[in-house]
Amino acid sequence: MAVFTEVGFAEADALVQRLGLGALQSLRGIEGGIENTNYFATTDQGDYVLTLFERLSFAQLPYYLELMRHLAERGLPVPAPVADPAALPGAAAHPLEQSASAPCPLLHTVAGKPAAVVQKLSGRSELAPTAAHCTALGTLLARMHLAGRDFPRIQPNLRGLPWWNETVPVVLPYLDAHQAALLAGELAYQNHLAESAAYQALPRGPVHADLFRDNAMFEPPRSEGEAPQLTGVFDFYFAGTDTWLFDLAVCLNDWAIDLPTGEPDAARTDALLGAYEAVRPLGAAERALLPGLLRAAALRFWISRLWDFHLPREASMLKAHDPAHFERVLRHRASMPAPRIAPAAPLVAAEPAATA
Ligand SMILES: Nc1ncnc2c1ncn2[C@@H]1O[C@H](COP(=O)(O)OP(=O)(O)O)[C@@H](O)[C@H]1O
Ligand SMILES: N[C@@H](CCOP(=O)(O)O)C(=O)O
Repeated sequence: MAVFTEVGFAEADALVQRLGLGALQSLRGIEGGIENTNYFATTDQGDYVLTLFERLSFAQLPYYLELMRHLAERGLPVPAPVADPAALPGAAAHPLEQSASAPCPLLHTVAGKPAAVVQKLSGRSELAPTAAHCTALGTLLARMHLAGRDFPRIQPNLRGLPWWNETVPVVLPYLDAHQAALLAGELAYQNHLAESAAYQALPRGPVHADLFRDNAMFEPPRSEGEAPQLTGVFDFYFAGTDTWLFDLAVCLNDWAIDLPTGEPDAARTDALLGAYEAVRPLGAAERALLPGLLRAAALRFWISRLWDFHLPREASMLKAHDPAHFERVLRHRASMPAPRIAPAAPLVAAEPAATA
């Protein structure tokens, strides 16, 4: 769990009352997560999650909170952030109709930090998913991609290629020569891939970008033979505008990987991919670039885990994730045949030489 900032009962109570959620009955720091401070807040009206954002700014947060609201409004099982009625502008019917610079009613302040309150999902995370769980996740992921097409805000994935280029030199000194060669070589490959015309033409939109098995909740099947019920997905705070294929690769690298070895699991891969494609079939270019994006997704989490592990932040409850896992996943992914990458066409055709 992570609690980086302690929240007093009285301050949390004042917030939930202001949001019209009733009186606070209990406030409990959550074990799980590594990025933000999270509490379960139970009021006389229901169960909620209070998140204090430790790195994201007031300016960056409306993208994530409004994305969650957008998806929830389209019937996806995503917890809707609770708006402050006092911050809702009288005339504007909907926060998405406000200008990007208007205050966001879904964003609050607690202990001086940006904060949000979302509904608590029922169920629990399935940390040993079967093909049936992967099927449910694949279907939901494709539906989320399609439902995000009309989301009006654009914000880059803040843990994308520029962040990898910035962070790799910071973590390299902690690695042995063998690891450093893998990390630097993969980063060079990903820079090359990102410059290609095929990569630049990939379909994109708002993506979750961290939809691991611990960011989804399931209820067990009600009867034998029934599929597990995916009750929702949460933790959109690494989301951003990026390729749908990267999001799919992040999911495959967690849901369809054997944790002890880092090897892909064929049955779970087929289930996740098959369910995704039943809703949104991949294009030919996406199919060709999937191996490269699986490497990208492994690299992304190897870098962030190295960074969190070797440069930890102060927290009263924090359990860093194991970086070696994604080193193993990357080695497996990089041992597969790599896609051929054609360089990007110049954006502007060269001017013909002037004639005298
Ligand atoms: N909406 C929610 N419903 C139920 N549990 C949640 C919800 N949001 C967070 N949690 C719980 O809090 C834990 C940490 O949340 P998470 O968003 O992963 O943290 P972080 O922001 O640090 O990544 C989760 O593992 C889960 O148990
Ligand atoms: N899913 C990432 C890091 C973010 O973890 P979370 O528990 O805060 O969602 C990883 O496993 O490295």
